[in-house]
Order: sequence, then C-alpha cells, then structure tokens
Amino acid sequence: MYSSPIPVAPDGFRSGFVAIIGRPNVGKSTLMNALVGQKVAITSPVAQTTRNRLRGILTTDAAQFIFVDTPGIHKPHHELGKVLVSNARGAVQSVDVVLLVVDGSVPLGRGDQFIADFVADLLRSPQKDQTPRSVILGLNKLDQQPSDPQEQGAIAASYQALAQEQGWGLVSFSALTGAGTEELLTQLTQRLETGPYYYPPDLVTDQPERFIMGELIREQILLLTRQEVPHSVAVVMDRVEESPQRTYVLATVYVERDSQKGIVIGKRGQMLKQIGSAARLQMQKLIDGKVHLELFVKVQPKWRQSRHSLEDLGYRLEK
Ligand SMILES: Nc1nc2c(ncn2[C@@H]2O[C@H](COP(=O)(O)OP(=O)(O)OP(=O)(O)O)[C@@H](O)[C@H]2O)c(=O)[nH]1
Repeated sequence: MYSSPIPVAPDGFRSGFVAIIGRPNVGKSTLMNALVGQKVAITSPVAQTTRNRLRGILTTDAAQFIFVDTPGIHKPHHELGKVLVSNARGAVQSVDVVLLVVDGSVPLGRGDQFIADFVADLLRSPQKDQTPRSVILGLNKLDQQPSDPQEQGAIAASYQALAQEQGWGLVSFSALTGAGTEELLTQLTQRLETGPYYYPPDLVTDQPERFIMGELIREQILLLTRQEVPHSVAVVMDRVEESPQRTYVLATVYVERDSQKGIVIGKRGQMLKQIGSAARLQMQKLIDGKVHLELFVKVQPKWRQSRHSLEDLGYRLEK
C-alpha cells in the first residue's frame, strides 16, 4: 500500500495525530471518510459499528493529519464497555489533538458529558509527553439542525458553555454533506506543530486492503440484517489472491447461533447473495479492479467467538 516514498517536508509544514472520539453513532467514521476523501472506515446507522482503531491519513499542501478513529465510548456498564474505554484512553493519550465529536442536532447529553469529563481528566495528566495539546469540540450533523431558531439556540448554547468552560475550540460541520469541514481542517492545522511527513502523501490509510475488505463485508451484514444479527458477527478473510484479471476473495462470516446463520444466509441464500454482491461492489471500488467473492457462514459458540474475534481485532481483554 506504500505507493510512493516519503518526501522531505517543506519549511513550515505541520503534521500530527488527531483522535476522533465520541459517543457511538455520532458520525466519527463518516467524518474520517469525508476528511480523507475515501472510504477507509465503515459506517452504519447501528451504534458501535467501529470496533478497533483505524487510521485515516490526509495530506494537504500545509499539513499531514493522521486521524485515529476510535470505537464509540459509552459509560461502562459491562465488560465490553470497559474495554472500549480503555481502548479509547490508549488512542487518545498519544495524539496531538483530540476531536470530540457530538451529534450537534441534539443538546449536550449525559453520554457526551461523560466523554468530555474523560478528556478533561486526561488533559490534567502530569505526564505531559502523553497528553494531547488541545481539544476541538466538533458539532456534527449540521444538516439535521431543528428548524426552530429557539431550539437551535438552546442546542448551540449547551455546547458553547462546555467549550468555554474547558477552553476548547468549537466547530460545526456536516460529515455527510461536507459543509464546515474546511473550517475544521483550518482549525486542526493551527493546532498541529511543524513536523515531517509520517506517511507518503498519497496514502489514505495504514490499514491493509485485506482488513478493509473484511470490514466492507461486515458493513453490509450490519446494514442489510439490521438489528437481527448482533455486533459480535466477525469476518475472517481466508484467502485473497490477486491475478491480472481479478482478485479472488474467500471469507467466512462467524455468528454465534444457528438462528443467526439462518438470517445471514436468508431464504434460499438470498440474503447472503445480497451481502456478497454489495460488498463485492465496494471492494471493486477500493482496489479499482474486478473482484470474485465467495462467502461462507459458520456458527461458533459465544465464549470462543467473542474472545477470539475481539483479540483478533486488537482489543486488550481484561482477565
Ligand atoms: N444527517 C447526518 N447524518 C450523519 C452525519 N454524519 C454521520 N451521519 C449518520 O450517522 C450514522 C452513524 O455514523 P457513523 O459514522 O457510523 O458513526 P460512528 O460515530 O462512527 O459510530 P460508531 O462506529 O458506532 O462509534 C450513519 O447513519 C451516518 O450516515 C451528518 O453529518 N448528518
């Protein structure tokens, strides 16, 4: 994937790492894709689509941003929640700027406040080398603002108060339409220090294509089966073989129960066919070539599957 060498950065060039954090479903992955100009993270209306840290890279004439997309954080009521929080902490500690994304079409809620407190806490850490320098509060879904100006004003005021109290930047945008994202990049550039190119300027992600292909299959399962198949569904890429004519992909979808296997396969295999052809089209866009995709579905008992798949995905499971 490293298609070109890393050049020497011009004078005054800025670079750095930006963690995109926030509640599930606020639009973090949509934003990262919009910023880097390519689909590097999958998105869906179902919360907790993103399961591990992904890096999206954007290089402009003035700066290189390495965006770290994190799984949505919510209050840890259960073990997975604790894992998500500890992952987010790891992702946030080593970056230059934190972009805390909220759904700006609704007022600041308890979930956002929990994350805001978590970020404010991190910034108070005595280990300055492991602490982000600044925070931007990003109000997403600008296109979904309520039409009532009073309601709009109340929403804006709730976020302004938080930004003011903490001394954080504040930007409104729509990851879906792209409105406001230029201003966001301007503000982010100002918060980076001068630095080198960390990656070749034409690279948009540090993830291998094989991983993104698996994610594209998972995305279609989440989109097409809706709530019927849980998030524990895992996709394992068994084989990816490239040839001049087409790329041959063999993958297995792991579910927890026979009933879920039935849903993913569908009546006379219709659902699996639909998942496969939609994922194949996305893969073809990704690699800019023809793809032949074969999908299998297997049932794996819950305890084995969840431990195996989460660890595979890079989560540190607490014993
Ligand atoms: N109207 C509107 N919808 C948006 C916008 N940004 C994202 N969405 C939608 O919000 C839903 C969630 O988006 P994601 O990008 O998957 O959200 P996320 O924060 O990465 O979610 P997790 O992976 O659960 O943490 C999708 O249906 C998006 O299309 C926006 O600017 N406007």
